[in-house]
Amino acid sequence: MTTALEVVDYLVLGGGTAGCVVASRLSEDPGVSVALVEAGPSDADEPRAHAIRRWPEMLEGEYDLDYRSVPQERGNSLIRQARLRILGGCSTANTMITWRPLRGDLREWVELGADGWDYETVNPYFDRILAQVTPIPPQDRNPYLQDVIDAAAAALGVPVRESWNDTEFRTGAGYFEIGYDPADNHRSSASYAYVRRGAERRDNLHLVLGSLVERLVIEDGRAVGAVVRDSGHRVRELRARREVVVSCGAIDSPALLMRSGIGPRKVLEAAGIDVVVDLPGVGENLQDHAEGLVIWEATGERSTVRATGWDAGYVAVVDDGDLPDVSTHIPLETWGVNAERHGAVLPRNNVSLVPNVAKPRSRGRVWITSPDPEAPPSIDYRYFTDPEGHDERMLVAGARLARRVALQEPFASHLVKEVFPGPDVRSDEELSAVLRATHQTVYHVSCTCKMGADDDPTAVLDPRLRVRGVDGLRVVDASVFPTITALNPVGMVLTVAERAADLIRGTG
Ligand SMILES: Cc1cc2nc3c(=O)[nH]c(=O)nc-3n(C[C@H](O)[C@H](O)[C@H](O)COP(=O)(O)OP(=O)(O)OC[C@H]3O[C@@H](n4cnc5c(N)ncnc54)[C@H](O)[C@@H]3O)c2cc1C
Repeated sequence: MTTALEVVDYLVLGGGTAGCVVASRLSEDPGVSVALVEAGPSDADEPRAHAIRRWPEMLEGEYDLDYRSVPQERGNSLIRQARLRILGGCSTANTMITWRPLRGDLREWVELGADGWDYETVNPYFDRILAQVTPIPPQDRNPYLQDVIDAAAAALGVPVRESWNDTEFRTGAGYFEIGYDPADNHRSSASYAYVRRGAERRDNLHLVLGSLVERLVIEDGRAVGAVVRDSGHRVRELRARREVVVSCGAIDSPALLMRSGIGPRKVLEAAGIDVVVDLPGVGENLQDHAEGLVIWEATGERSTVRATGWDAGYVAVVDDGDLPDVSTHIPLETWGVNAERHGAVLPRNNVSLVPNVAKPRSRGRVWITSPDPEAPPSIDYRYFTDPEGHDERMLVAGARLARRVALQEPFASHLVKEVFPGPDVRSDEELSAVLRATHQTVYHVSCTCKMGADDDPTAVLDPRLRVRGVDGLRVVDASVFPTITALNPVGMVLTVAERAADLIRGTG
C-alpha cells in the first residue's frame, strides 16, 4: 500500500536494508499501522536493481549519494562511499555476500556492554532472514575463481569451503554465500525479500517514497514524529503513536539525529542547531573495511561466468585471535582506478586480489556542518590511525598473503608478473605507503550510533537500541554495531533488524 497516513503507530525512517526488515516485521500484526519513509524511489521498475550481476551499474549514478571524505592523514583521500537512495538502500546495489554472525564479533559486542547480544541469543535471528542466501551453484562458478581458491587453500593452509553459514570458522577459501536467486540472477535485497514480495500489499504498511526526512519531532523528551519533504518540496509532519525508528544507515542516521538536536554539543552549536540532548557519541566510532590491491598481468582469457563478479575469496588469521584478520575478495575484473591514479600502467589483461583489514582498530567520525538535510555530512574515516599500527600491519600482511597465493599453482599459471604495487616494492614501509595511498573502501561503514553499557558515555543507544535521553526513539541499522563485523556486514544488519523487530514488539 503506498498512501501515507499522517499518524501511524510506528514510523520507520529510512527504507534501506534494516528499515525494510523492521517495517515488514512490525506490519505482520494487522492491529498496528506502520509507515516506511524512504528518500528514494521504489526499486520495482529498475532492472539494474534486479539482476545482481548488474550491481556496478547502480553506482555513481542517479541513486548513489557518492559521499566523499575530508583529506585523510594516512589513508586514501579520494574514497567514494556509495550509499544508495532507493528502496532497499545498499542492499539494492551491493553484492549481497552474506555471513551468519560470527561468535567472536558478538563476544566483542557483549564485552563492550551490548548485553543480550551474545551468540546464543542472536544467532537464531539469522535463520529468520527472508533474503534467499545460497552457496553459489555450479552454473555460476567461474573456473578461474576455482583455481585461485585452490591456490589460496594450498598456499595458506586453509580449508576449501563449499558453504560457510552452516559452520563456525576462522579461516577458509571458497565461493561465498550470496543473497540471490541462481535461477534468474535476481537480487534478494531487503526491499525484494521483505517488502515487495508480500508486505507492500498489507493495508497497514504505508510506503512513503521519495520523501526525505528533514528532522525528528521531539516533544517533552519524546520522539513523536518526523518532518518529511517530498520530491515536490511539500513539507509535512508524520506522527507516531508508539515509536520512531531511525534506519538511515551509518552515515545518515547520525546526521538525522544531529539535525534533530541529538548529538555532541560542540557539533550542534557549530552547525546552528539547538541542543535537545548532548550525546557525545553520535557520529563517533566510525569503522570501515579498507582493502588493499595487488594486480598481476595475466595469461590467456578467462571465462566470464559469474553470480556477481565478486563471488569468492579467502579469510585468514594473521595473529592468534578467534576472528579472521584479513578477508580477501577475488574479483573477476580489477577495480584499478586508485592504482592508475597513483601512476600504475595496467596491462589490458590483468587480474587482482583485494585483501581487507577485517577487524580495524582505527576510529573515524561523521558530523554535520549545517541543518540543511541535503547537505552531505562530513566524513573522516581516519583509516590506519590506530596507535598500535594494527590496521597498517594487517594491510601489509594481506598483500603479502596475496603474493604467497600468487606463487601457488593453479593460480600461478594464470600470471605473467606482478604489476602493482610491483616487485620492486618490498619492504613493509614501501608496501604500506603504496597500499595506503591507493586502498579502496569495501563500503562497510558502520558503528556511528553504537549501542553500549549505561556507564559508557559514548554509547548512543542502550542494548535495546533505544536512544539515550529521548523516549520513543530507536536506531536500527549498521550504525548500531559497537564494532564492525570481521566479514561483510549485511548478514548482521539483517539479523540486527530481525532482533530489533522483536525488541520493539516486546517479544525479544
Ligand atoms: C557497492 C556496495 C557493495 C556492498 N557489498 C556488500 C556485500 O557483498 N556484503 C555485505 O555484507 N555488505 C555489502 N555492502 C554493505 C552493506 O550493503 C551495508 O552495510 C548495508 O546494506 C547497510 O544497511 P543499512 O540499513 O545500515 O543502510 P542502507 O541500506 O544504506 O539504508 C539506509 C536507507 O535510508 C535512506 N535514507 C537515508 N537518509 C534518509 C533521510 N533523511 N530520509 C529518508 N530516507 C533516508 C536511504 O535512502 C537508504 O535507503 C555493500 C555496500 C555497497 C554500497
